[in-house]
Amino acid sequence: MISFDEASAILREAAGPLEEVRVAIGEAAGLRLSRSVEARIDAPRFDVSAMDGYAVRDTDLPGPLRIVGKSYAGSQAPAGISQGEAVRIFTGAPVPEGADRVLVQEIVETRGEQLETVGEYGEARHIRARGSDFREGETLLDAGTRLGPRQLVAAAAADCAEVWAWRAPRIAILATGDELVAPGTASDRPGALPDSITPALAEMARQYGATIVDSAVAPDDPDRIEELAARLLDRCDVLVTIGGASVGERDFASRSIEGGNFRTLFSRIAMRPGKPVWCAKGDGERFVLGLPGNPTSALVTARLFLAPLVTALAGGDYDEVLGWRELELAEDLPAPGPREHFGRGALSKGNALPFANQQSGAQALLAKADLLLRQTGGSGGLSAGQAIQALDF
Ligand SMILES: Nc1nc2c(c(=O)[nH]1)N[C@H]1C(S)=C(S)[C@@H](COP(=O)(O)OP(=O)(O)OC[C@H]3O[C@@H](n4cnc5c(N)ncnc54)[C@H](O)[C@@H]3O)O[C@H]1N2
Ligand code: MOO
Repeated sequence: MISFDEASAILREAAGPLEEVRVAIGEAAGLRLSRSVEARIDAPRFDVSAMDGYAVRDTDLPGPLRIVGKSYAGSQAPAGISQGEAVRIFTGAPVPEGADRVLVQEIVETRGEQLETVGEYGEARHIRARGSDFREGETLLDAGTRLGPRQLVAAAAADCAEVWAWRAPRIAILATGDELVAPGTASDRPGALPDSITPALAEMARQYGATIVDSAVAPDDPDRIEELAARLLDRCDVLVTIGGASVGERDFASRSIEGGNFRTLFSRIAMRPGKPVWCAKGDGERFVLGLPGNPTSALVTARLFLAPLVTALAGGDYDEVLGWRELELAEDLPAPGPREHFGRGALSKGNALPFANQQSGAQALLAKADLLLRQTGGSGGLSAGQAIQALDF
């Protein structure tokens, strides 16, 4: 068995970004930029008003002034103003030449073309200068940036119809086990078990930048597993299998898929949970990641291997999603045993609270497990107040 760090190093080395694609901005959410985004225009494009009111010359105040025109957002720049003149102006509208202040409409009174100030106008000039947000040619987003809602604002404001990005990895999920049925159909079938892992893996993969193309449940029949795996592999970059990873008589998944054009990267790791996890790489950047069937084992190994694999294929840094940090233990933690332990716990008042139940088949408790808590295999127990390596789960 190899260590978790050795397995991670192998997968990190094997996984790089997929192809670069040109994507319409409306389709680019969640992708990572393969090239930076440069502004094609200034923002603002000219000096604009930050308020609804009147554009004036500061030296003419307090007035009275004569209103000589109007300026709306999207309209052509109005004619310039001279001494004693003002222009009715709205937020985002171009400021006329000569004006250097906007009076908010709340502090003026108008009668026909006549304007008088009736309140304090203070320090703020309420003018956003041309290019004060960004300049044409300026880099607004660096290559590698993932496009979330805030980054999409910058990309669209740069006046880009399309961006260059790394293609999202396509993931397919194959759960294996005669006992598995769709959630909602187990209660009246003796021995049946809801497939509780597929929806969770799909969501996790999505969160890290993947597209889910398909999923299937296979019985413990090697021919069926092989057939379904081949069908799914035709359409995806990463096939994630669930179950059938250990040594049980019916644990066919690993044996069915490992042949063919796939080369095993690792199989069996000295970690708990997750000992049976395995990974193979095929031609053309295709991966099969075999996760154990115990639900907690599956989710822990997905967080530790699938999340960074998806991130790396999507153009990110493999280690970026493995941000271990030191937390203080809220309670004592027993010794982990010989394998490296990735225990579950919750964040409690800024500290790590380890769970007493560390069964790898647990499902209910996963809903409360914010943290993975890492202990080196063979190390001793830890006391409340001592430091522990923690990862957001
Ligand atoms: N003799 C040994 N037995 C086991 C070993 C071992 O080394 N020697 N390893 C144990 C470890 S560690 C794990 S983890 C489990 C995982 O084994 P498999 O990956 O082969 O998983 P299965 O046997 O198919 O299933 C285990 C368990 O999980 C349930 N399961 C499976 N898929 C799902 C799903 N999609 N949704 C919900 N539950 C699922 C399945 O019904 C079983 O109860 O093996 C140990 N055994
Ligand atoms: O390693 Mo298994 O994943 O403990 O339960």
